[in-house]
Amino acid sequence: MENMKSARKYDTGGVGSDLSEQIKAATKDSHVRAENTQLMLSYQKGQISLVQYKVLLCSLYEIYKALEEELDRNSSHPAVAPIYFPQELARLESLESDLEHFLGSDWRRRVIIPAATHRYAQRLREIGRKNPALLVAHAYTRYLGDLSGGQVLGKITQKSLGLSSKEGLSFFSFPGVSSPNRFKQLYRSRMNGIDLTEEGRREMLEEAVSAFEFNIQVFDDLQKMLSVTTATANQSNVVFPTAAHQSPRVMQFAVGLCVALATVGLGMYAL
Ligand code: HEM
Repeated sequence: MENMKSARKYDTGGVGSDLSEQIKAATKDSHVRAENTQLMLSYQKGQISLVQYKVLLCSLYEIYKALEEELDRNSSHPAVAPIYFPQELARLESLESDLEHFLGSDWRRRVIIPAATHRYAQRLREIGRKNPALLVAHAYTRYLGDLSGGQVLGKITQKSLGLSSKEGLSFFSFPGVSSPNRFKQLYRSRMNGIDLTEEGRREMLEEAVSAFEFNIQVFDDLQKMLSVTTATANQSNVVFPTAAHQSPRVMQFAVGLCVALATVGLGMYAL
């Protein structure tokens, strides 16, 4: 029964048997949800701020570090080898240079890793160890996204931040890919050649949906963090009730909240 439910959930009826078509169909709704996160909406309105871009770069750095280390380590795995294109796609070095540009030479000390980003990176490392075939779902979600909507986002970033050169924007540029559309076609045909059991295919589609979910959580988390720190900065006259009126649990919560805000705040202002 459970299997039937799962099969129905990822029933890509009418789409054909190609993994590339099925994965696109299975993640269609998730893509719409990702596009409609606050962060992506700000992007589409051309309202991305420098601080938003810096925290996004920090998260992307952590995500690609995990993704690319796991792809490298599993590069000869039969499912990973066909979609392993480090020359054309690897983003880690670009992210390092963008972070250095915006945060300075001591950027490694200043990178902040929000909780949802950490969870995403942990998932990537876990599947790299336990089920490397599923890295395909994550590589698809990130790299094909970067080669699609990501290209427009690069132009919007440059315009929104008023950057006169491409400096700090190397994440969006793929010098090894002369035609993103042709490259995406090649990537899809490589995905379609991967030998998968029915169970393996179902897991792959599920993992792709969860890859989008991880991204959505990362964006929501960043947005929340930014609004908390903005609110804290704007409310330096917040008055906490005096200790005499507080139960120990309320005090514990208040102290915890202050420490959490201060920690996030310090990390953010360091950016
Ligand atoms: C402002 C936000 C976004 C916009 C405007 C956008 C736009 C687009 C566009 C125009 C395409 C090409 C569709 C096609 O060729 O049929 C695309 C494809 C894609 N996008 Fe996005 N996107 C956004 C965010 C995202 C995010 C956050 C992710 C995942 C993290 C993502 C993942 C993908 C993937 C994997 C594809 C390839 C689909 C396929 O051909 O199989 N996108 N996107």
